[in-house]
Amino acid sequence: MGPAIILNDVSLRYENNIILEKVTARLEAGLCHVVMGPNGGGKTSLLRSILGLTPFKGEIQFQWQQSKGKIGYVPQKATFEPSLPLTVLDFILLNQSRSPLFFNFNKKHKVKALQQLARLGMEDRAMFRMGQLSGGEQQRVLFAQALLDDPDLLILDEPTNGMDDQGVRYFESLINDLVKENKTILIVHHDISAVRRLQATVHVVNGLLLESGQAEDVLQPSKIERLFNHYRHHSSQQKSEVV
Ligand SMILES: Nc1ncnc2c1ncn2[C@@H]1O[C@H](COP(=O)(O)OP(=O)(O)OP(=O)(O)O)[C@@H](O)[C@H]1O
Repeated sequence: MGPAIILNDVSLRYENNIILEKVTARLEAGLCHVVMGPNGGGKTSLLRSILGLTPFKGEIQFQWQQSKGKIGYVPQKATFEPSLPLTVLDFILLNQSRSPLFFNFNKKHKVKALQQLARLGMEDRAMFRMGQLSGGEQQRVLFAQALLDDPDLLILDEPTNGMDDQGVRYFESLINDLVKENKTILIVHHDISAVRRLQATVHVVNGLLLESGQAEDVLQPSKIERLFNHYRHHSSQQKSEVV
């Protein structure tokens, strides 16, 4: 079972630029949560804060249901040099290098890696070099790699960027399966129709947390313009209040 994530007055700024202001939310365990909002609204910064990759002010807690579980993360962009002699399978197995079994026996890992690639329709690309894949195919491989350790919490930053319809279908069906397994999923996503299909809890962020709720409530046509074109105003007084 994935954890609940509790955000308490989370604020973040880069030098004088206020990115997040006093974001307070409870992301319930075992659900799919989607962070949406305009470009530059602080979505990636929020994910990076949750992952402990960016310093912030305030508190972020994971409430695991039993013992602390595993976290998988797929960042927004990855570029692979076409000449890099790293196959898709090598890349997936890099994840396993932390394991003491790595040098001992890797057939089991290979089988597992191929199974994850198959979940994304990418098993026939296993021996391609990473740099030979299209952007959407690379995204699919990154997702397969994140699944390899069977994470309880999966954090994905714009995972369907550049994916074709087939890739998106694999992705959406996998997310549904993972939610059925009570994993907690946290996704930054831009595509309103795709998010409606995910049946997620949506959190709209533009510096502030503007709204949280079920996709069908938050993404009503009458609300979308207000939420996504929300004017972002930071007075000098507000600046002095954070971080
Ligand atoms: N390391 C950094 N140093 C300085 N400014 C940064 C840094 N990282 C992000 N920013 C700025 O913080 C703001 C929020 O960035 P962030 O990537 O969190 O937004 P986002 O909502 O994910 O945007 P997008 O939808 O475009 O991906 C942007 O204006 C960005 O330029």
